[in-house]
Amino acid sequence: MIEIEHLSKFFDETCVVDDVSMTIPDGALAVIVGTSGSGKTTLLRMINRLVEPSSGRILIDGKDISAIPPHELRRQIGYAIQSHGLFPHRTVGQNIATVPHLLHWEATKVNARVDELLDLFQLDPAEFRDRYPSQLSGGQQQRVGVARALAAAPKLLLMDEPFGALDPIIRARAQEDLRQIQRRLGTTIVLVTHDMNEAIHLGDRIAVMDRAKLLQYDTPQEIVTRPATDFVGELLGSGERPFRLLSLQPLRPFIEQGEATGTAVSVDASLRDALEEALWSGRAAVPVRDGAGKTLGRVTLATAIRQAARPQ
Ligand SMILES: Nc1ncnc2c1ncn2[C@@H]1O[C@H](COP(=O)(O)OP(=O)(O)OP(=O)(O)O)[C@@H](O)[C@H]1O
Repeated sequence: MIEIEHLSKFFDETCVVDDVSMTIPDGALAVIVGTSGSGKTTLLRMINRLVEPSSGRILIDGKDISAIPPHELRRQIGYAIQSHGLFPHRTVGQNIATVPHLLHWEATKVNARVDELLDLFQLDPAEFRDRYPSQLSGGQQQRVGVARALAAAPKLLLMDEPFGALDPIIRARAQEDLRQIQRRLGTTIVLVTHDMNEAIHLGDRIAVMDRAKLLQYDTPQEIVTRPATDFVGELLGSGERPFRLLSLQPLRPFIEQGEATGTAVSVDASLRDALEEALWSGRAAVPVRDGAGKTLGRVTLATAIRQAARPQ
C-alpha cells in the first residue's frame, strides 16, 4: 500500500504539488490524470525519490521512503516513461536485464526472465533478444521499456505516459497487455496520463489534478457520475459522459433472450460497444456471443439507453 500524506513540492517560490493526500491499495491501478503542468509527473517522481518533497511524506507498506536510500528504493520500483529510455548500445535482452543484474541474479535466471517477458509482450525472444533498440519500431521499443520496468517483478510500477507515442491500435493492445499483466502478477501501478479515456479504461482509482491540487480521487464510476468540481466535469467532456458510463458496464448482466440478427458483439465487450454496433448497423438489438461463438442472447438499444442515464 502507498500512503501519500500532505505532500507538497515547491520549485523556488512556485508550488507545483499542493498538499496532496491519497492511498493506493495493493494490487490497484491508480491513474493520475489532469491538464499539462498540473503536477502529475512531479507527484509520480516523488514516489521513487527522483524528486524530493518540500513537505509531507510517502509510506510504502508502512515505511517512510525518506529513510530508504534512493538507489535501493528504485531497485524495488519499476519505472516506465513515454520516451522508454532504453540504452541504445545495449541489446533488448541486456536492457530488460538491467535491474536483475543490479540485484545480482544468476545468469540462467536472468535469461529465463528476459525470454518470459518478451513472450508476455508478444515479441519472439529468438528474434528480438539480440536486437538493438534502433532496430525496433516505436511500439516495440515501448513494450521493451515496460518489460524492463517489470523485469525484477516489482510490487510497484510507476508509469509516466507509457503509451503516449503509440498509435491507437497498438495503444489499445498495450493497455490490454498491462491490465492482464497486472492481474496476473498483482502489481500495484501508478500511471500518469492526460487522456481521460485511458484513465477510465485502465484505472481502478482515478486522481484528477489541476494546478497542483488533487481535485478528486475516486473510482471511475464515481468520477463520471459525481464529478467533484465543474473542472472535473469539463475534463470528462459533458457530451461524452453517457458513453463513458456505458464503457464502464460489462454486457453480461444485460443479456436477455429474444430475436437479434446480424453481427454479434463479444460477451467480454461493454455496453458502449453494443450501443455502437447497434447504432452503426441501425438495429434495435444485437446478438451476444461467447468466445466459442455460441449465441448467449441479445442486448437491446433500449437497455443501453437506459443504462447511459445519470444514476439518481
Ligand atoms: N525541475 C523543475 N524545476 C522547476 N520547475 C519544474 C521542474 N519540474 C517541473 N517543474 C514545473 O512544475 C510544474 C508541474 O510539472 P509536471 O511535469 O509535474 O506537470 P505534469 O502535470 O506532469 O505536466 P505534463 O502533462 O505537461 O507532463 C510545471 O509548471 C513545470 O514547469
